[in-house]
Formats: sequence, C-alpha cells, structure tokens
Amino acid sequence: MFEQVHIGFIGGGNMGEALIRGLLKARLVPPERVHVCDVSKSRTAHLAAAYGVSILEDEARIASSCGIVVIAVKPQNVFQVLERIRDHLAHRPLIVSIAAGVSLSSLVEALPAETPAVRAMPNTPALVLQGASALARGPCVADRQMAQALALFKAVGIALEVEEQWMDAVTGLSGSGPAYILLVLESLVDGGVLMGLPRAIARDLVVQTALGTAAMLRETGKHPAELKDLVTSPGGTTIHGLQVLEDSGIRGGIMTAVQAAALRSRQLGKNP
Ligand SMILES: NC(=O)C1=CN([C@@H]2O[C@H](COP(=O)(O)OP(=O)(O)OC[C@H]3O[C@@H](n4cnc5c(N)ncnc54)[C@H](OP(=O)(O)O)[C@@H]3O)[C@@H](O)[C@H]2O)C=CC1
Ligand SMILES: O=C(O)[C@@H]1CCC=N1
Repeated sequence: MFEQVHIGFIGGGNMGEALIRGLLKARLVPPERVHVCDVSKSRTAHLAAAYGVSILEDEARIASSCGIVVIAVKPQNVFQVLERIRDHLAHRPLIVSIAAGVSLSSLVEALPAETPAVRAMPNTPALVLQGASALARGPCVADRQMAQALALFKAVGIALEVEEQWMDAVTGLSGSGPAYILLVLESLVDGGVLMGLPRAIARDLVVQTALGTAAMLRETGKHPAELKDLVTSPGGTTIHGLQVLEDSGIRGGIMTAVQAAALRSRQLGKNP
C-alpha cells in the first residue's frame, strides 16, 4: 500500500516521534522514506540519530517531496504551517492533521481547492504500537487515500474511521486518556510504596495488573462491572478499597475530566 510513498512529518515532537517510531517498528516504510522538519534543531538531530530518518530543512520541502504529509505541530502553529506549504501542493498530497481541535473545515479552507485532508487523533501509546486513533475524512479524500491514512495509524495500534462530529470527544477520551491512566497507575505504585513495598516491585505489579485487566476486558467482552465483581469478595479486602474510591467521587471526577478535555478541544478549534 505504501510502495514508493514518502511520508513527511512537519513537527517531530512527542507525537511526531511516537508515530515515526511506531511506523518504523512496524516496518511500514523504511527510514529513508520518512522525512521530518522541526524548528527545533535538537529535535531533528535526535530523530536523525535515533531513527535514521531524513531531515528536510523546511515545511515547503516536506510538502513538495511527500505523498502523505502529517502535520504534528501544536494547534497554535497549524495555520502558519498551512500558509507556508499551500504553494507546494500542486501534486495533491494527502494532508493528515493530528492537531487537537483543528476542524476539517478550517483545514480545507486554508489549503488549495481539492487538497485531500484527514483529521486524526492518535495517542502516545503509538510509540509502542498500542495506539488508539480515530480519523475523520475531508470532502476530497479518495477511498484509496483514506485506506492509506487508516493503514498509517493501524501500523501503530487500532484506528477507526469516525464522523468528524465525534473528534472532540475522541480527543478528550483516547487522545488525552493515557495521561489519566498514568495518573492512576502512578498513584497505585505510590499506594504500594506507602505500604512498604520496594518501588520497583510495586511498579512491576501495577504494570502487569493494568495490562492483565485491559486484556481481560478485551478478551471476555464483558461489562467492567461484571469483571469488578469477580475481584470483590463479600466482606473482603477489595470492597473496603472500593468504598474509599467511591467516597472520593472518582467516577464523576474521571467523567468530568473527559468532558473538560473534549470541551477544550472544541474551544481550541475556534481559538487555538
Ligand atoms: N501529545 C499527545 O499525546 C498528542 C498530541 N496530539 C497533537 O499533536 C500535535 C503535536 O503535539 P506534541 O507532539 O505533543 O507537541 P510538541 O510540542 O512535542 O511537538 C511539536 C513540535 O513541532 C515543532 N514546531 C513548531 N512549529 C513548527 C513549524 N512551523 N515547523 C516544524 N516544526 C514546528 C515544535 O518546536 P518548538 O517546541 O520549538 O515550538 C515541536 O518540536 C498537537 O497539535 C497535539 O494537539 C494529538 C494526539 C496526542
Ligand atoms: O493535551 C493535548 O492538547 C494533546 C491532545 C491530546 C493529547 N494531548
């Protein structure tokens, strides 16, 4: 699907690197067909040394050399990038923006007529090929191009096509989600340390408990509450821990966190 296709990244920060590393690890394209530009010279030096990708000096070179251009700069910098590349898109490359909140209509408006554009929301576990991405297609994206965009993100985890109306919710849930889960995992490790466990042992136990629980949820297809009941013996240890969490309002807190992040995504689209 990607024979001869060159993939360019404008912005090689946290997320650009996660995608690049994932794509190379999945052997979707060889490093000589991955091109990156970033205003930070320390970032490009790091990416060239770590992954052997090609570094191009500016956004225009990426746009004119690549069949797929991933825009991986902060939302605040997206329109400056589009302004710089718009005169270098005569070959109609596929533009894939991963910027939170930036809508398809604003992308299409800033690009030459009929430039195909996809809005995507990946997440950082792409770094280890366990990402969760959702993609919404713009009006001029051919089926073949959408299949390529999906394949790009499927190389680093799961990728679903959704209607654009869901992209802010996706951003608040799976885009930001790794941070919420890491906060919980960090707290669990600290709980173990509080009870005297050596930190390395607590960490190993927490990581495997999280992986095992997620695998159990995926493989059984059961409701989380049903699996939770399996852990929770009458009058046992777990119910005492759960009561403390319920008293703390953790469920509402997590739901409100997803809502706040989704609303921030919507707001970023209007005023980055
Ligand atoms: N981090 C995450 O978990 C996720 C992020 N995203 C989205 O991905 C995008 C990138 O986020 P993230 O990787 O975290 O951000 P980073 O700040 O880590 O990376 C962006 C990089 O782009 C550089 N940059 C800025 N302007 C330009 C330019 N004109 N040309 C080339 N490079 C430029 C920045 O340099 P400098 O720092 O010097 O400005 C920086 O190195 C954002 O839009 C974000 O919404 C999407 C999903 C998940
Ligand atoms: O915090 C952010 O804005 C980005 C978008 C999703 C995850 N990180």
